[in-house]
Amino acid sequence: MKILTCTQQKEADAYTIANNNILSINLMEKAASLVADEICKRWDRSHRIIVFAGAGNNGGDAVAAARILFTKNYDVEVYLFNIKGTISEDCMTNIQRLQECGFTAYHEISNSFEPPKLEAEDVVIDGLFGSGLNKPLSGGFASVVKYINASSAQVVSIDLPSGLMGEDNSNNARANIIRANLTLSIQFPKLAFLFPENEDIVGEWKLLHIGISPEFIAQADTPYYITEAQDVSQLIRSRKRFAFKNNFGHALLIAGSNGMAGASILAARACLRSGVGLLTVHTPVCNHDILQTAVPEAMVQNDVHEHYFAEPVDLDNYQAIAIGPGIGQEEETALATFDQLADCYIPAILDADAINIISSHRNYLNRLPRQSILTPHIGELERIIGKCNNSFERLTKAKELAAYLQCYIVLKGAYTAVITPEGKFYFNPTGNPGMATGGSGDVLTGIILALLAQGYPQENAARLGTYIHGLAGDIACRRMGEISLTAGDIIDALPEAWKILSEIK
Ligand SMILES: NC(=O)C1=CN([C@@H]2O[C@H](COP(=O)(O)OP(=O)(O)OC[C@H]3O[C@@H](n4cnc5c(N)ncnc54)[C@H](OP(=O)(O)O)[C@@H]3O)[C@@H](O)[C@H]2O)[C@@H](O)CC1
Ligand SMILES: Nc1ncnc2c1ncn2[C@@H]1O[C@H](COP(=O)(O)OP(=O)(O)O)[C@@H](O)[C@H]1O
Ligand SMILES: [K+]
Repeated sequence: MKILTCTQQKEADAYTIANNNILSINLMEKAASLVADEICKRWDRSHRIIVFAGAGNNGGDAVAAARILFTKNYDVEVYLFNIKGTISEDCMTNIQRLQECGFTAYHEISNSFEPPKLEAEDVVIDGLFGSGLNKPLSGGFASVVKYINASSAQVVSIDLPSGLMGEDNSNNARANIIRANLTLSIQFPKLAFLFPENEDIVGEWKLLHIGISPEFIAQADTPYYITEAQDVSQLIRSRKRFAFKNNFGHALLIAGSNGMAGASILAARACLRSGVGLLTVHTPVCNHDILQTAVPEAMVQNDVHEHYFAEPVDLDNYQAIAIGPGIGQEEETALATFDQLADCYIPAILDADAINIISSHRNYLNRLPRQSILTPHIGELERIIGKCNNSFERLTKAKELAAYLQCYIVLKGAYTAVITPEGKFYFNPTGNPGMATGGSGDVLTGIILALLAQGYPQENAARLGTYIHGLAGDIACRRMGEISLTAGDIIDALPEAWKILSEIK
């Protein structure tokens, strides 16, 4: 699914009106009726509905929703802010329609505003500004926003929480943005919804499909996508009747150190549950027995060192390599890592300590094998690119890094982003907060390693791997709950996740 900018969203509305035989006012009616439906589903008539509308089309949506709720016998009150004395045509039509149905609780504000008392049981519809916001809110609008935010009422924002820019909020004042409980986004998700710092602003978000032209969406150019199940299910390769294990690659996992055998075990088990033909784990001597016991399906190759990775491996027999989980950051390990990567001609994934080692030896950065996949979480990424003030800045810098290294960056978190060397962003929708637990990332490394070894191209391996990892996390969460979820539970849910995804056409 494409994520379009607010400017493109306006173009999409205009294109649909011009080419798809629908009047602008009817597109607004569709949006408003979906907003009203959603409110009716969640709140019954015992709740007062207080509508705050702007003079643009976002306000038009809100006024139309007010009429629909009023005709369904909800107790509705409307405050429309007409500060400049200009109301959009469709908004004006809806004000007239509202009055025509005998609605009297309509207040138009042009200067002074006596705000209504807001109670916890009230539902506020925020239709002040949507995709037409062109600068941060200030003055009277900022005061209205603060007033709504200070109340204990439930807030439903139409399209976007008023005051929030769809993409970059670097120069915005958070206090002047509505904090919604529910955001009903018209047709497209907005990039800003995917940023952790906006969680309390956006609340739960849901898309309302108003019938924007599919041709427009197909030709719209964007670097931002949300991966959907069908996008990745069609990447999954079926197995031939006469398949044998060599068809699915031999993966090499360099992982573990003294006290960190668990990282290698988790990555190895996830790799084996993701279709790899053969797996060799290269690990220090001290981890040999535990690995052989915990993962009997894997072959174990001892490093020369008792406690950590110290000697690179000949890659001749392998189709893909993963390096990093639990390897530590000894200087000898760093040197072995660089030696290993210097001659690496097979697809590679670098995780955890391999990334930390690179960030503390920055002169090696541009020697990483091209097309490698790096899987940092925010902290690991910022050790390379520096501290960022917000997610938009972080994504921008991550894109520059991916282009400079000609590598794929899998920036982990909620909505993990797969960032390609060409500057595309694929956000992953699966996964849950239960996965914020030690070892979850090692599981992801094992999954992507398995896919690389089977010959999946890097971009597909990263996108499919992150999707299935989150899906397994969601299945595990249903079984165990967020609190008890462990990385091992994600592995245990992988078989079901692979089965479910393989069956989606
Ligand atoms: N038929 C359609 O097109 C459909 C549209 N739909 C709906 O329309 C919404 C977009 O509507 P919109 O384009 O009218 O913009 P909207 O967000 O209401 O506000 C723009 C007004 O605000 C003003 N303004 C901007 N920033 C400001 C600031 N900081 N402080 C103060 N003022 C500021 C700006 O004035 P300006 O500064 O440009 O003079 C302009 O007049 C979209 O989100 C969706 O809900 C759906 O119903 C589907 C059908
Ligand atoms: N709130 C969340 N929602 C979705 N996925 C999450 C969430 N928190 C963590 N995850 C996922 O769990 C994994 C955690 O990885 P990482 O931080 O490297 O853990 P570790 O280093 O302990 O293995 C990532 O794939 C991340 O996307
Ligand atoms: K809004």
